[in-house]
Amino acid sequence: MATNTDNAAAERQAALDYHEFPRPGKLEIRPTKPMATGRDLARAYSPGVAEACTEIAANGLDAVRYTAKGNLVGVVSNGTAVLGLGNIGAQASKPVMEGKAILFKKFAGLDCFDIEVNEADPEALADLVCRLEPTFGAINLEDIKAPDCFTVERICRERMNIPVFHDDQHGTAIVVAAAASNALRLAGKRPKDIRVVGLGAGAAGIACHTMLRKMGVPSAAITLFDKDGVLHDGRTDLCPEQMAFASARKGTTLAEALKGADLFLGLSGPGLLPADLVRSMAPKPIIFALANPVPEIMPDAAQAAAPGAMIATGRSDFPNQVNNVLCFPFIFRGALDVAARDINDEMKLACVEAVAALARATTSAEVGEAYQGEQLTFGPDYLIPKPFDPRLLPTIALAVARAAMQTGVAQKQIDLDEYRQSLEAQVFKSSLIMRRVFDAARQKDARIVFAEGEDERVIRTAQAMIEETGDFPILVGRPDVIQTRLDRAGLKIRTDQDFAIVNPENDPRYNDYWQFYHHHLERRGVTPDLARAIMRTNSTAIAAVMVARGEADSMICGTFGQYLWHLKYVQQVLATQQLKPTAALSLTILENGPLFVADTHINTEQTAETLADTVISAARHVRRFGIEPKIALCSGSQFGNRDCASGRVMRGALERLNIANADFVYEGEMHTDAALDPELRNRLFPGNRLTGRANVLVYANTDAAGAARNLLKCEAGGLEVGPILMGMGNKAHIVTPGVTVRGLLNVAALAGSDVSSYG
Ligand SMILES: NC(=O)C1=CN([C@@H]2O[C@H](COP(=O)(O)OP(=O)(O)OC[C@H]3O[C@@H](n4cnc5c(N)ncnc54)[C@H](OP(=O)(O)O)[C@@H]3O)[C@@H](O)[C@H]2O)C=CC1
Ligand SMILES: CC(=O)C(=O)O
Ligand SMILES: [Mg+2]
Repeated sequence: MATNTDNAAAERQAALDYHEFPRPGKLEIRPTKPMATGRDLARAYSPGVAEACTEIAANGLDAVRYTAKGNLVGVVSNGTAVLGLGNIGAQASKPVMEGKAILFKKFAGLDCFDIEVNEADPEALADLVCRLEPTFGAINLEDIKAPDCFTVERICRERMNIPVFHDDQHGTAIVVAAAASNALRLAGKRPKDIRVVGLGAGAAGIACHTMLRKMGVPSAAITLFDKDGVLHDGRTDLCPEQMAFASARKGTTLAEALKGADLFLGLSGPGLLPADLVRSMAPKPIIFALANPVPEIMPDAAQAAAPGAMIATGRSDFPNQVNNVLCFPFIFRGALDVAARDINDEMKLACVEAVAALARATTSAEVGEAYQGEQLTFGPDYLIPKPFDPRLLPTIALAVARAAMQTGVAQKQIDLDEYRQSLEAQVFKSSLIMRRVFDAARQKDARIVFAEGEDERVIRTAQAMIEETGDFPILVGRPDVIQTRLDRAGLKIRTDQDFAIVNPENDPRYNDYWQFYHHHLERRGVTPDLARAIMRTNSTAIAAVMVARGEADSMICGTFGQYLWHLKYVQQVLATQQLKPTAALSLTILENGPLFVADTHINTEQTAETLADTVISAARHVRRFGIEPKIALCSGSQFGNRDCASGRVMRGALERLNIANADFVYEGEMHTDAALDPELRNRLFPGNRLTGRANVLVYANTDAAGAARNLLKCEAGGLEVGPILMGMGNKAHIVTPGVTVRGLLNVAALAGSDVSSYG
């Protein structure tokens, strides 16, 4: 069994590897316009670029029209208070700022430059930031120590005409306020009746306590500490913002203050709250230990000291992650979309209420309907939403944009209904769509057998799967080979405890397996000798037998070899009257949103009947991702203009779907460009039933579908999920040799989620 020290060392190395490989850092810059021809060059740069410059020179607001400014945030730090690591300098803060940049992008589609500045003087730093206004739509100040951060933010807000938001202050305060109001609601306490003790009176601490006061906590009920002890009015080292909290008696100790206190708010440093002090707090206290990366007290220690406590940390590996990531991507999104000049108090309060209400709104009924697989319901372990909650973007950005328009800081008025719809659509443009599947996988303890258990990608997937879905991997392979590869990869999972092995060369179940296989196939030419040989050598057949015998819930194979070879054994062992492979569906997650392609592998040449079945299965599977299918039947023929084989098959399938009254949108036959380009399609056939871009492309043979899939995967920078084997009740999936660990993990998550929602 791996020790805690081993695990910590492996985790540390994994974090460093994440930053170093395959290329250093977490970001790159990509062009959004073509740059392929001399004409592109002439437009993008001299002479064409001058036209855009001239327009902006004449009208400054045109900068958001002709440049990326309107979607660009500057994350600025001088590295003086980096997480809880202290003043480690601007350069060492760069990983945090790059991290924020990718969160802005992934969660809210905002572009971001991280700017680390060697400037300790707050006024000089503010001056520098102000001079960056031409570049950015908004500024996120980050990890600048108190009290300097107050000066920098004040000067920037006064002088700049774009939103400036110090996230450690206001982002943290918003999330703390949301979590605290929900915790108080559960505890049946009112803000005006509670007593609060704060450790850390820096940027985050002062902003959070200011927000608690706005919620109704009396000033006198807040006792605040920093490194030099309690804040009291005899201290001469405090800035005005800290002085506003200096109401305690000189000499008050943390132990004295905590006696009977209802809420502890830690925004200081690691391990600073001793467990014995927690024991003296009011019954079932609220403990927010938010120092990063190590909290003031670990949740298990706090829970042991005060059973029934409601506990939050800033980390993602415990319940209740109170972290400003729940706020900053979305508040900036809302502010930029209405070209707000500022992020004012009303926008911040709208954000508090939106975050808090999201956690409260998650009732069991809604879980089943809209957030399949989510078991999180409002309670002590779910005070605030999770960062990957797809509702955050539409809900918070909308609330912020509305508040900006209502309070007159918005320079642009927008239709809020249309805005909500566009935000919802954005969520599904990213790999966040897989989150839903992972959440569903986490609800079910599935055993998944990997036929090629010796493959290093599979071994790495097993480790990732244990961490991400909690499912149990079974690897078919030789134990010594698997162990050597585990060691080589530095992975710590252990046989029997974390995963199981089936050794084809020597397994006690061998007799049971070959006899099962023989009985199952004795009338299809499989003799006992052949069954013995197959159960010794064919890992796909072994995995299928395990699923058939109920020893595994699902199997994954195909990391090498031919798809149809694997399919033969899957089908032989697992197909029944009800279960038969209908088609293979590939999902590629692209910049423009998800795109599904079928049938990439099963029906080499479709008939009208198999094609109609493929379309119906595809629609069912696409809905499982929370996406409404818009299916295009793609052919060389277009709305009956060519009498070719694929056109005839498509038209036949269309007729069958019409007769079956299919409850989803489908149309055909058409070229692939017409499927993806609504304008072109509407010119060709104005009465067609599709609206917008089709999200499922179905072809008449596997050559065409396979080619479309491979082009998307290789040339369009898409992340593939699948292929998903449809029709087999989620009992088997066959990947292809190019699969990556991330791809395998995605398929494992699909395989490990509830079969009843999957056919
Ligand atoms: N979960 C979240 O979303 C967020 C968490 N944080 C965390 O909060 C902490 C503070 O960040 P920030 O406010 O930006 O930093 P600052 O440097 O502005 O403030 C740090 C505060 O903690 C106090 N402090 C440090 N060590 C001790 C100690 N041993 N005993 C008592 N007080 C101490 C400092 O006191 P003094 O002034 O005397 O040095 C200061 O008041 C960090 O750990 C950070 O990671 C911050 C933002 C968001
Ligand atoms: C989360 C964050 O901003 C911090 O710890 O500084
Ligand atoms: Mg920070």
